Amino acid sequence: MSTSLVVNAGSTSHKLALLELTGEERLPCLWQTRIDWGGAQVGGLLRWRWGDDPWQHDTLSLDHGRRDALAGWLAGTLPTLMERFPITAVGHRIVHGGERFQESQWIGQGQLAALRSLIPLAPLHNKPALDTVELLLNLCPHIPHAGVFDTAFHHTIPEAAITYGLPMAWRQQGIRRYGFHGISHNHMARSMAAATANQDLRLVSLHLGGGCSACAVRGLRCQDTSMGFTPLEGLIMGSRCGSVDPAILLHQLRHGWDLDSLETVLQHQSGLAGLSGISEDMRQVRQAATQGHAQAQLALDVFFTALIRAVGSAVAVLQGVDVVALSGGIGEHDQTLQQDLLAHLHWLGVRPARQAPQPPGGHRWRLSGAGPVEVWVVQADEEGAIAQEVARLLENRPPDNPSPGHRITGKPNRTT
Ligand SMILES: Nc1ncnc2c1ncn2[C@@H]1O[C@H](COP(=O)(O)OP(=O)(O)O)[C@@H](O)[C@H]1O
Ligand SMILES: CC(=O)OP(=O)(O)O
Ligand SMILES: [Mg+2]
Repeated sequence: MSTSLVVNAGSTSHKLALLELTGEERLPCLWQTRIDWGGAQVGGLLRWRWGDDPWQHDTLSLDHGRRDALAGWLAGTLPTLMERFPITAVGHRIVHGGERFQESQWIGQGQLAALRSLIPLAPLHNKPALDTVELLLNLCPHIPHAGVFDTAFHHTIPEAAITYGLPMAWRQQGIRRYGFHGISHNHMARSMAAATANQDLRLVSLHLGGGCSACAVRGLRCQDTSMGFTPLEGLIMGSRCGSVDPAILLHQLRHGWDLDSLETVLQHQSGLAGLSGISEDMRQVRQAATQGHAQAQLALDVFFTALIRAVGSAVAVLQGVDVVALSGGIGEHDQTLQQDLLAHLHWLGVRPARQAPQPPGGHRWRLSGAGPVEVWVVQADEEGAIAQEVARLLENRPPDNPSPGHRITGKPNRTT
């Protein structure tokens, strides 16, 4: 049996899964865990299960911070996991790959410094991801580790769309649009191409989770995206501001704000959290709006306005659209947002569904009626997509410096 342990460090959660590398479109999941860091007062909320067994729940103490909580839990969990299943390789989601890491690759201690230098460009993501890479490199040094990058999918965006209107000297420092959530957008594009049997599909994909981004994809190639040099640009997010006039920062700097306080506001105290004054969690904002909380309602309206602007922009880039697809915690579950979007896109030719969308049974389903432009939900499967990349790496290229005792021979590692 060949397997991949996958780690997806998002801004609000850590998702881990052990997937069997069978070559199927959906890889069998042998074990999975989700840690939600949001409830910091009570601790990290942990859910885990074997295969399709019922979820089990636990809490991680955050007395010594997230990194230590994760380290203690991993040290206790890995031996149990490895007793039951072999781990052939580990795949890590790394959000920012910068100029250097343009595709999935094996990583080890030798790459850590270069990867760590990118932390300031994605502090909410690269930091926890690389902390986990380090922990797992120490806990399983004889297993190959792969980095799978959110930025990789966006390297097909035309130069004009990744270039900011900035002087050459800045652009030569690597300041340009990179784009993120690429693992998810790529998965959505492949999933929708399969669902519609159209390899030249014009897709607007919307990943709406802790972070939110829109992407214009044609024929599986990314043409444009809303996130930029960092995952702060674009749509309104849970706690991130999305696009703002950069002169606002100059204004605040002139009025005594320093770098760290500005970063805290833009990354942690803006978006739904800053607008509503309630929470970065969409469920809580929606609930408050339903109860008449005016700022919560404003947060929802600002979020939605940014979203439809981004859809319009992506449709213009693609010169039309066949499918608008939603994914991520908000995209998959927020039925009010789904219905508002359907209603708003009638001008595009989106038809209402004849009957209420059936409860999601599969991993993708159509929200709109059938027609020239359809709206779909695709369940995010970053873990599955990362495991597929690991399988591809195992098939094509063994790790550069297999550790002593490592059994990779150029074919998927069969440790049983
Ligand atoms: N039923 C729901 N309705 C609305 N929003 C939801 C629902 N379930 C989850 N969400 C939202 O999804 C977001 C988290 O998305 P997710 O993709 O799981 O996180 P991450 O980006 O950390 O991977 C939160 O804002 C959460 O409120
Ligand atoms: C890039 C990004 O914002 O990721 P997430 O939504 O997982 O926080
Ligand atoms: Mg996410």
